[in-house]
Amino acid sequence: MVTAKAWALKKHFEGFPKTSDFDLKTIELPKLKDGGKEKVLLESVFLSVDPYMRPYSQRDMKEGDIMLGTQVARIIESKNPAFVVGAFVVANGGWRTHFISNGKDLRCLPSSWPESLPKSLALGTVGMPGLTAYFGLLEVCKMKPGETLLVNAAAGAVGSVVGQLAKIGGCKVVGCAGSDEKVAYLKKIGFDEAFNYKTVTSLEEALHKASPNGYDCFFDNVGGEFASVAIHQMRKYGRIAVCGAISLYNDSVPQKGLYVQFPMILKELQMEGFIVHRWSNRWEEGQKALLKWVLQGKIKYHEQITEGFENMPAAFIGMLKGENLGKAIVKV
Ligand SMILES: NC(=O)C1=CN([C@@H]2O[C@H](COP(=O)(O)OP(=O)(O)OC[C@H]3O[C@@H](n4cnc5c(N)ncnc54)[C@H](OP(=O)(O)O)[C@@H]3O)[C@@H](O)[C@H]2O)C=CC1
Ligand SMILES: CCCCC/C=C\CC(=O)/C=C/C=C/C=C/[C@@H](O)CCCC(=O)O
Repeated sequence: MVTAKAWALKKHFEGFPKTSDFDLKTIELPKLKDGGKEKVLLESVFLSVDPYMRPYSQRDMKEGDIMLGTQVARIIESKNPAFVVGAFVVANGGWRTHFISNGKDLRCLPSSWPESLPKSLALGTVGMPGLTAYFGLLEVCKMKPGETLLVNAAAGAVGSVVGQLAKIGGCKVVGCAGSDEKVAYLKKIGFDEAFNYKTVTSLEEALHKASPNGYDCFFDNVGGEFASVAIHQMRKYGRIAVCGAISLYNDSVPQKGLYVQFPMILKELQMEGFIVHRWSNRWEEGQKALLKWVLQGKIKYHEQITEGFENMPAAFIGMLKGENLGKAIVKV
């Protein structure tokens, strides 16, 4: 008999999540032999904390449910010939140390994954966030060599890959992040210009200084006030990929913003929201490309690793507050 630990949503978040909104539970898992032929027992090794968990928990969960989320997990028992004991997969098991799956929602790591590469990257640079950067840039921004791209939350899981992919694609890249340490990191990994949006006296001026001729592409992870300012610095026929709006996720009362119509019309902009799952049928292609660039050293990565499953809520809250450099991960 295996006893799993799991984090439940005790109380729907009001404003910023608090540790008291979560409940740590223990769950006795049934024996695999009682569960049918294709069952697999898994043990989480790395868990992901992501911004989407904040709005999606509000939309999709009820109080008492186990927090939604993904992990890199090891198969520790298997009745399923497709999954051998000892193999590592990306799973949709929620915030749990152990769980049982029928194998349908498990994704094996690419067979070319080298032993030397941390498997946690399958939740970050070579996982869902990296793929968000890849498809958002190629399919939504449609970036071209010689263009100038702006990305915010630039030192995070998605943003850091966006900037580096845009450099690989021959663009000039400007990134904004919320600390001087993050700005230094962006310069180290090849961003042409970077600034701390929290300390500049005027965001408008800082954006203008970083690229006096404006921006062809804007990969927006933040939304709200930032996006309202940035849209006015787009160039004619610019493209805006609306990837996320983290500046709005913790609002109890919806913010009122500026209207976008004038710059949209006058500059003939394209603005398109997207969810990475639109390209689910091409994830293998994206993952293969990202893995190749990581192994060639063309994409650098950083992970903010929090030790201990008991610290899941703290890691999640810390990420929403901007405490992470690169991908926020919890190591069990
Ligand atoms: N559309 C899609 O399919 C997907 C969308 N996303 C979205 O991409 C964005 C980035 O996600 P991800 O890379 O995983 O997360 P990050 O690793 O970038 O972590 C979140 C970061 O957001 C920044 N942030 C938090 N609050 C604010 C604020 N009020 N204003 C500006 N920045 C803020 C912080 O960085 P800083 O210190 O710089 O403020 C923080 O580190 C999110 O909006 C997310 O929802 C992610 C995956 C898929
Ligand atoms: C309800 C309002 C929503 C506003 C926009 C919020 C968030 C955008 C965003 O961040 C979306 C992310 C979606 C991620 C989904 C991930 C999972 O399906 C896990 C997949 C992981 C994997 O298989 O590797």
